[in-house]
Amino acid sequence: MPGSELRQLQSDGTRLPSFYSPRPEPPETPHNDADIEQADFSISGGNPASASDGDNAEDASPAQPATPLTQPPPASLLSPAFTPPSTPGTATPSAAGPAIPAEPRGIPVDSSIPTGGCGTKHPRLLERLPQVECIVRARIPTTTGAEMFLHLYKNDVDNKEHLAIVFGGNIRSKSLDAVREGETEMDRLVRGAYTGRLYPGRTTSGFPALGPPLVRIHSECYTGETVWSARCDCGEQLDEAARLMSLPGNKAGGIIIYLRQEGRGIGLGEKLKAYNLQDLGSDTVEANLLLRHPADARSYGLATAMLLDLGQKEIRLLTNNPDKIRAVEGPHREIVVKERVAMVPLSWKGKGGFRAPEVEGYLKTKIEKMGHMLDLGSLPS
Ligand SMILES: Nc1nc2c(ncn2[C@@H]2O[C@H](COP(=O)(O)OP(=O)(O)OP(=O)(O)O)[C@@H](O)[C@H]2O)c(=O)[nH]1
Repeated sequence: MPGSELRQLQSDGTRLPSFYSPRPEPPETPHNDADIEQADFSISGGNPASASDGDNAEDASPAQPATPLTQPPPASLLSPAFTPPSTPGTATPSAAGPAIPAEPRGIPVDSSIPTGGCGTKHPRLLERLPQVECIVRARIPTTTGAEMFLHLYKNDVDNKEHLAIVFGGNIRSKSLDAVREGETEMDRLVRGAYTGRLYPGRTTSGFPALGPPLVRIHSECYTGETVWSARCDCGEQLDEAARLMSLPGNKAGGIIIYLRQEGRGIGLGEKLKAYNLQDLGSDTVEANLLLRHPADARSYGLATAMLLDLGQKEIRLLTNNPDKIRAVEGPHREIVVKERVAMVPLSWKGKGGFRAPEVEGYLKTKIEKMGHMLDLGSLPS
């Protein structure tokens, strides 16, 4: 199916497979601060594939930059050697171009001070960061029309295949790109260690620094992401993170670090036991404790190491979880979270989503017992 037809189909929400997370409704006029965030989050009507600019467009996307081929590059990009003296120093301001949708609003974070916006808890951090290596990367066109590059990692602390889902072609893995002894050009192509090509509108020879990317550190949730569970909002969060990272205004790209720590690190079997305890009346924290697990058994050292491998030292983190902010920064603040972008459930914002007593209990426990930075007051009655 041609991309335009697919996107047309995608914009018609009624024709999406029923088990996909509900797409947000068209944007509404913001009314208050919380709504500003909604408004910024709601620009999904645009062509998500157009987010594939920069080197992403080079790599594989058929989408071309909006600049027509006949149009010269902007004056400021021309070397003086090629610029006639009569060329005005400042170009005539062009008419306002097409409105670029704003990126989601972030809240500044400084974890080095107690009032820095990430709670008061101090999660235990690993003393050293794990070693990680990206084994293979491949382009994945998605059902929304956006495109991402899936990076598969191995590491020296477990045997799991942790993943980085990368939006935007200027984010590269150092370990993937490193030349391996004896490999052929075909070997490099097959493991995805290729770079892009020139395209109209490209202005830099290397990969331009476009600011901190949007990052989501996501823990595997088979129930919420694959079998449509309404006990948690994990599937919705994964979809929403991908949507935000694909917005045309999100020039800095995005990374979802997908960690295989199912059930907050206790594994699927134990999580299912916890669900049975929840049906018997426990909340999510009590259920874990009754099974003799910590409330949260996860760690984030792998995420830190993978982000460093992907060349990131400063990020904007999509989360409500204060532990994640401190933990991803690493034992020596190898990474700095510059901003936190809240993940407000879509149904709380009146933007679709779903409601169920189970997910509401899950979110309430996160807020009341785990210090999540969500306002329970905005839960619709
Ligand atoms: N043990 C346990 N794990 C759960 C339960 N519900 C969801 N999970 C797991 O919780 C994890 C989801 O956490 P994340 O999506 O990273 O969210 P978070 O750390 O709570 O914080 P945010 O970044 O704000 O979303 C996944 O591994 C799920 O499998 C539950 O009831 N019990």
